[in-house]
Amino acid sequence: MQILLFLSSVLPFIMDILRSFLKWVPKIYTPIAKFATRMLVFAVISDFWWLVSGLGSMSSIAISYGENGPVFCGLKSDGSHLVTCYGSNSAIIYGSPVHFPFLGLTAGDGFVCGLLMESNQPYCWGSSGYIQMGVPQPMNERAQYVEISAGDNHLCGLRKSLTGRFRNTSLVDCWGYNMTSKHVFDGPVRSISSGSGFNCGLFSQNRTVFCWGDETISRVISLIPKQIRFQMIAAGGYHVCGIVEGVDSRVFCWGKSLDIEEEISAGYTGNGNVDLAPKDPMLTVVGGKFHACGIKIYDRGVVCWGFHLDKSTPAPDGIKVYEIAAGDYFSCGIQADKSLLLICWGYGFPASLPLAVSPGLCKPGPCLPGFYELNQPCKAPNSHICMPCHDSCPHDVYPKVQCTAPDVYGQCVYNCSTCSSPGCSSNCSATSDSYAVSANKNGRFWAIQLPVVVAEAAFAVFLVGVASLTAVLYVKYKLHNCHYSAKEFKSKKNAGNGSSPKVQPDLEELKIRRAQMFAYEELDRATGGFKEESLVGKGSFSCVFKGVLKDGTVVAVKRAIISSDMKKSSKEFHTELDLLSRLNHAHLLNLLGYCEEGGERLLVYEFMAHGSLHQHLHGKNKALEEQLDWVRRVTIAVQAARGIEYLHGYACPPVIHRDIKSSNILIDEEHNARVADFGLSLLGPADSSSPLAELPAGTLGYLDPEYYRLHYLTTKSDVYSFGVLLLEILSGRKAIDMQYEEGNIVEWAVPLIKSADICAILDPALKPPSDLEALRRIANVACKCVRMRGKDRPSMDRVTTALERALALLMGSPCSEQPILPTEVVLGSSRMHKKSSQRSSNRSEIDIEDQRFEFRAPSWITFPSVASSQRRKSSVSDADVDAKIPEGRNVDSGKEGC
Ligand SMILES: Nc1ncnc2c1ncn2[C@@H]1O[C@H](COP(=O)(O)OP(=O)(O)OP(=O)(O)O)[C@@H](O)[C@H]1O
Repeated sequence: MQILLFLSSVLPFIMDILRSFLKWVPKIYTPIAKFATRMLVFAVISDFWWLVSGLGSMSSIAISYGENGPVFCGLKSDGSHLVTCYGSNSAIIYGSPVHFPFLGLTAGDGFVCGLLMESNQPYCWGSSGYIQMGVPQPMNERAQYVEISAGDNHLCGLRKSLTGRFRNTSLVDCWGYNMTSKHVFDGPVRSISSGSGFNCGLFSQNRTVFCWGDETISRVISLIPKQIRFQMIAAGGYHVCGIVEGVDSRVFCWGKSLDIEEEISAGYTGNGNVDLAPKDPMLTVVGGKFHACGIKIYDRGVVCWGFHLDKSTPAPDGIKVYEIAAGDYFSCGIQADKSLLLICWGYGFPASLPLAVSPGLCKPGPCLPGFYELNQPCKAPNSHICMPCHDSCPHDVYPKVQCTAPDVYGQCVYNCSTCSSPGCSSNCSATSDSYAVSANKNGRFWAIQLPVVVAEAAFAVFLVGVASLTAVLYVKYKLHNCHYSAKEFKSKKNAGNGSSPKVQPDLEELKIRRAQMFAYEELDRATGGFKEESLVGKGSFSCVFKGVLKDGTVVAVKRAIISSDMKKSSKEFHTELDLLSRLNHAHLLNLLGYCEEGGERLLVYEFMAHGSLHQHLHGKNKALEEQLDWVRRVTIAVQAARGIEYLHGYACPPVIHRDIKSSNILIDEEHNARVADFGLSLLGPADSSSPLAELPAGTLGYLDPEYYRLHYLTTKSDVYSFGVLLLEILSGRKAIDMQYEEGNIVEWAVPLIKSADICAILDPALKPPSDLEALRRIANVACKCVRMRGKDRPSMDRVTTALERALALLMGSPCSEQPILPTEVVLGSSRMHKKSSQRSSNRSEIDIEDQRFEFRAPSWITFPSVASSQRRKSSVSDADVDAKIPEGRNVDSGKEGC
């Protein structure tokens, strides 16, 4: 199983390497005869790079996407270069600077930026947690830009060419998530394009691509096709597509997000398909999150490839477009007719928009050869929108380079290398001379490229070898780790025998118990025919009923709502079964059995007599909320933290829960917390630096912004959700509660905590404790958990330790600084001895303190199977997590009351 799991994760990487190698071969073995014609068409297109529009490139149109809804913005069709927007993100719609003329637009997650005509500086509107709206800061007042380009959470600007001795140097300034800095490149840069956390540029002289930024998910940097020269490039989510120089004008894409069908199909949005990049010659391409689209040279029709959801509408057939732009899961194009209206396709946006926008940018002076003047007004005198000449050439035919008229009919010539009609063949036989010239040229081309092909092949073989070796070593390592865990489990079991009634049951016993398959009839009987009165709760995918089995055991039966998307619910059902049968911790909810009959799917759990934490905190019964006093609340937080810590650090392989929230923290008869609902869990990467590229799933208000925006899923995403849960426990407010002016708990509570106003966030239903220090510490931990960047958040083991200390303090322990170590105290675990002997050579003050056990937990604290002393080291220190001083300003002491 371990091997299979691991192989399933490394195989895509190996396949990617092979795929990119295989993609190379046909590109280099291009038929000789195409060479000359390639050069002709390239000459037309290469001067039109600025028409590119995508997730990140500048154009007359741009699409913003994200949590607050999609928005389309474009420059008005009256030639004024003023912006007009349409969509559901009110921050963008109402924030649009309608009086500023722009040179071009670009957009990211929740924001749009334009290049101001007057100052040649970017100006952004909408909202972003990473980029300052207005003119992004820091900004050099004198800096002028020729192009701007937005990724999900950042913006980059290419500065105007430098002069003098720096004329061969290019400057790119970036602002936003992990990006704010200045980049200097050797050589003039023609254009830039930004994706999710990375950027690419195209050098003017040799037309090769360079990229920079984060490539953990996309690998766009390591996969750059160094030998290919491009006419233009467009970055998408985690990929880049470019149009290769030459008459083919073929698209070449690299990176990850265009062929991630496995990960995508597991996402909450359901199933979809992945199409390969087309072979048609392209005029322009744009990149969406997981797809790309292009305009075909021959007929200006649109073609899209990469991932598309089943619900997506296809790209319009038989409609010509002037220009396209991509959002996350959809794209829009400007119809190539007088109306200049917009059509959109894909998922999540209307099919047509009541907007007419400019198909290009007005430029001063007459159109260059190879372009014709579009009959559209431009406000600035002597300005025109120039379009390339190959607009109307039918299939099999390409346009002549030199065109001066707006209408190019009669100026098209056959492409002799791809003749498929008698007209083409007879025409081409008359021009065989030029064919010979091109063959000659291509012979030279081939002589240069052959050694490159051989070197590439050798390199690919080498890479596959290294990847396989790494895979074998990694599998061995993981297996070793898992064997160790099993051993540890046994020793834990032995150590616990007879010591405590809370010791986990025998593994075999668990397996038998967990594998129990129930007949539908039995569960039907147990719940009284799933009658309304037995219903104890409802989730998005299930209803939960209380039932009593034949032997008198009280159980909770979770019945999956029969969905039209059975594949998905089946997957979730089996994920949950698989996970739960492998997990074993006092603070995780035990699965007792399951039933799968016909369309019915049922899971049988231990019944949690006190329902969920959500019911206690936010239920109609106010007495329940009051019942949960501060000590109980903090104990529940500690126990839930222990359960999650087990998932992250001790389950093998590690598990990311992905849906930590108060309705998934259940409370048993003895008021112990149990973490429930692994329906959304994933077998996560052990190494937090290897994120899973999957569509975000989870619950609004608890969703880690990094995961939501960047699809960057690590254990720190659970830490974020846990931080929200802590704020909920402290304040008694829901994660999102629109009855308050500031409905988002994080936005509301964090500033108050940072300004040391702890009383302002405490649940008014409870009397504040006389000493606020413990709650202050917890609030401070919560603030750290909800930090924007995952790497700045503490790991769960640190959070647990800090909470345990706070609990000790709250209960008036004489040694408030030391962690509670109930497992060692009660079970007398041998691990403690191992730990103390390991530490004997290097004992710090904290280590020594760790070994005093003056605190005793109350009887209703269930002793965990993971102790603070075993916890792994993490990058954020104890002191950082457990700091008594709020992040914002210093506070003398926590002794005062509210
Ligand atoms: N084992 C159990 N014992 C008692 N009550 C339970 C049990 N499991 C779930 N419940 C109740 O049923 C509710 C619904 O649970 P379920 O796991 O189906 O959905 P959820 O986690 O609340 O929401 P979602 O599925 O949208 O994430 C819970 O909030 C809880 O109140």
